[in-house]
Amino acid sequence: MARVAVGQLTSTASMAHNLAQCRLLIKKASQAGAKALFLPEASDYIAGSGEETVRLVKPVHESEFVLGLREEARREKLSIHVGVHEPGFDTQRVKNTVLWIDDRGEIAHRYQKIHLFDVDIKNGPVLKESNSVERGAEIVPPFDTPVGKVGSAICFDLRFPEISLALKRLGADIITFPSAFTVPTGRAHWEVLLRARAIETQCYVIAAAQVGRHNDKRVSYGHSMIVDPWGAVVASLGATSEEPEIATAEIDHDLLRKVRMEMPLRRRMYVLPHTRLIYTSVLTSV
Ligand SMILES: O=C(O)CNC(=O)[C@H](CS)NC(=O)CCC(=O)C(=O)O
Repeated sequence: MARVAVGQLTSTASMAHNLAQCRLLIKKASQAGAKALFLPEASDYIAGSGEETVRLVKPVHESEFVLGLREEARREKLSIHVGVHEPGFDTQRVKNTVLWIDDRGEIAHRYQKIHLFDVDIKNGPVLKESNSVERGAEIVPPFDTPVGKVGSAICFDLRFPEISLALKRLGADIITFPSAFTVPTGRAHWEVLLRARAIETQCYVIAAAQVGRHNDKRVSYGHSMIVDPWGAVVASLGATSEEPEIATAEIDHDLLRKVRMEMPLRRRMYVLPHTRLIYTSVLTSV
């Protein structure tokens, strides 16, 4: 058993403000006995426009936000998984990444968001993330941590189950979706997608989310949660928060083994009677 925490906050365009909020979350996670804290997408800042997003970006070694989290991780002996922006290949765009900061304060792993949120929904959100964000191209193999093997995906990646299935095939115990979901899409899809990813991969799903009003244009859905490999929501937060909040859960490796043994989902054969062809699951080719 290893305890983990999800943290929920409202990031603004001020990195100093956001760092202060995250320091509070770190203190709470540490006091709750968590070994790792999972923070939302774009915890370092949420800007009012794509141009501002690009203007605010700093490399990790110059970012007071990342340097501050590294110092806290070392001091509290707590691992931190956190969504940030990093400079892109050119100056037009940034990377939307998630970092694993280990309990010595070192950046041990990073994943760059593959699926960018380009939507134009009538009476709903109109966002074109690819204007200011460079697309990632690699699924990062799950890495060992004190709480289990962690496979990272970010926010809109949640809607592309192939990533989660690939991470599961590569050995993940935990799949993460640090997010900043919009309110209308969150209300319609957030919980059902997270639970589906947990059920089909038989992994824990940890989804730390931005909540509330960031600026005059953006509001996030909140409802951070942890789902167990049977699909039960074992920790959750609400839609608003006066101050940054955490929720905790135990990662139970016996439960992971039990669920996977009782209902094996790997290497199944599919017989399509009308074609008389036998396909192995697409998952075996990942
Ligand atoms: O802009 C930043 O700095 C941080 N990034 C985000 O907030 C991203 C891109 S706009 N949000 C999402 O992907 C929401 C997905 C979503 O809401 C859905 O899939 O329904």
